Amino acid sequence: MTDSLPVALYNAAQVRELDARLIAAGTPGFELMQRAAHAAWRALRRRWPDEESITVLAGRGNNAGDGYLIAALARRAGRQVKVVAVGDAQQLQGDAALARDAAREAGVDICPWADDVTLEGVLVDALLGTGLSGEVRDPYAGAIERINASGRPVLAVDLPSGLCADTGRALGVAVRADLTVTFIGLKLGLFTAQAPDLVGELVFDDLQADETQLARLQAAATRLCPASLPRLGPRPMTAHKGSFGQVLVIGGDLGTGGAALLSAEAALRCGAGMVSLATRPEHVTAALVRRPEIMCSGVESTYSLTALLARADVLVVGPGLGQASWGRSLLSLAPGFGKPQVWDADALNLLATGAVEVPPDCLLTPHPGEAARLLQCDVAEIQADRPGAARALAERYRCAVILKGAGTLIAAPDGRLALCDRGHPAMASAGLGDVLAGVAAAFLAQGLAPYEAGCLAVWLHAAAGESHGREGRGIAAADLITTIRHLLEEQSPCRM
Ligand SMILES: NC(=O)C1=CN([C@@H]2O[C@H](COP(=O)(O)OP(=O)(O)OC[C@H]3O[C@@H](n4cnc5c(N)ncnc54)[C@H](O)[C@@H]3O)[C@@H](O)[C@H]2O)[C@H](O)CC1
Ligand SMILES: [K+]
Repeated sequence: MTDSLPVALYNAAQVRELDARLIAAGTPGFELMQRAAHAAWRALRRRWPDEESITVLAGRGNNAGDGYLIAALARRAGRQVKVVAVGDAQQLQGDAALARDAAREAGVDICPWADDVTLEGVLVDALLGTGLSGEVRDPYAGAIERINASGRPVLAVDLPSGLCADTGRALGVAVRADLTVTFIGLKLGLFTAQAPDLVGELVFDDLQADETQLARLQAAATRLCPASLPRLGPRPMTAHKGSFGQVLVIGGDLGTGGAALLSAEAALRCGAGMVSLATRPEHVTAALVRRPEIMCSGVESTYSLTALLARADVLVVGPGLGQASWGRSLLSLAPGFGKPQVWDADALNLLATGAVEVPPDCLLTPHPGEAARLLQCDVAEIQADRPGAARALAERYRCAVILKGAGTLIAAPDGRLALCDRGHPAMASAGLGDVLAGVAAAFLAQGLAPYEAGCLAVWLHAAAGESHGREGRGIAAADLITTIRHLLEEQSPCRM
């Protein structure tokens, strides 16, 4: 559970700027390094209280400096400590050189890296931190591979070495840590792309950084948590179903009718005043049996859709829509709708083909594959820089964008970026994207703007999925909707 972590997320350049500002404001860099080492040493003792020996793998920058000071603290506490210097320890400069000398004075054994060096006890990864640039080069790459193959518990200092602080991508190889202790400012790359598989338990220490120094820096992104989430206002007693908008869901071609129904059900359960569903006539009976509250219409052409659109306040188009002529023709009416809308699934795939234009200020909900099609690139490029991809989509389509996947991101055309660090691998299952689209539409219908609706929907959806995933159950979409509803009530109670 990471709800106690700060909300502001920074990139590497910003954290380096924070370091520089703290130093310029009178806190020596070596003092910051000592505080970092104490924070890491506390976390190590808490996590592995009985491990007698510690092996620090140190590079040549200030990340290494942290490692040398951790070694000195451990040695003074009576542990068996060894520093393996990857890269010539004599080449250390500045604070890192002072840290190396402090380790020597504490009686720490410093030995050079060799392919057959023995790695004992808890491994402390002090190879690379925010100074990483480009793919990891040898001998660091070899050292990282040895760490990952060792089967030993690993504490990563500031970042798992090889992990890009800005994007969460492993640059060639990266350390898989059991525990990462990060300092001064949370890095965006600790939460997205490959990071969830590399960071392990995350501990943050601000190194007593001056709040005003932190506040002056525009964070790269906002971490979604109960404290930072948008809220729906309480409902007046005089409320009626018209007060909370009518959502129209368009989708569900033959064979994928359930997708549109799940979106409609999610919109209904998350507070839309009324929900109508435009789908294939073949699906109407089943929809009415399952959810009689949903006004379900069978539509064969755009003609029968016009009246439904006129009555709707919010549109969700795409779940189970397909890309055949039926789906294409229904989608063709969306650009003229003129009110808030969510474009999901096949609406995005048709958008990517140029078959239709999306109006500004919609909410797009691509997974990485759909994002790649929308940006005409490979999925690998999307995952290589998820924050950049989310921003590029928002800018290109002038819409709010939910870029789904581990560490889901929400981007606004005005540059705002939010990250959701909740979720679970079990969420990679059918129907959950349809639910997310419906939940977001419900919040549009209750007055949230696209970016805010996306943030609230993503966090509730991920927190609900996490709770189901942790219980080891496969996640049934309908169960997820119920849990989302309960979390919503906690987050934005209907009545104060
Ligand atoms: N006062 C402070 O700045 C504090 C910093 N903290 C720690 O310092 C690191 C950032 O240190 P920095 O010296 O800027 O960089 P690194 O130690 O991360 O690495 C630089 C080191 O690595 C080599 N290198 C860079 N890229 C590659 C690559 N692709 N392959 C191989 N080698 C590479 C480069 O040549 C340098 O030698 C920060 O993360 C904190 O851990 C303190 O914690 C707080 C005070
Ligand atoms: K590291």
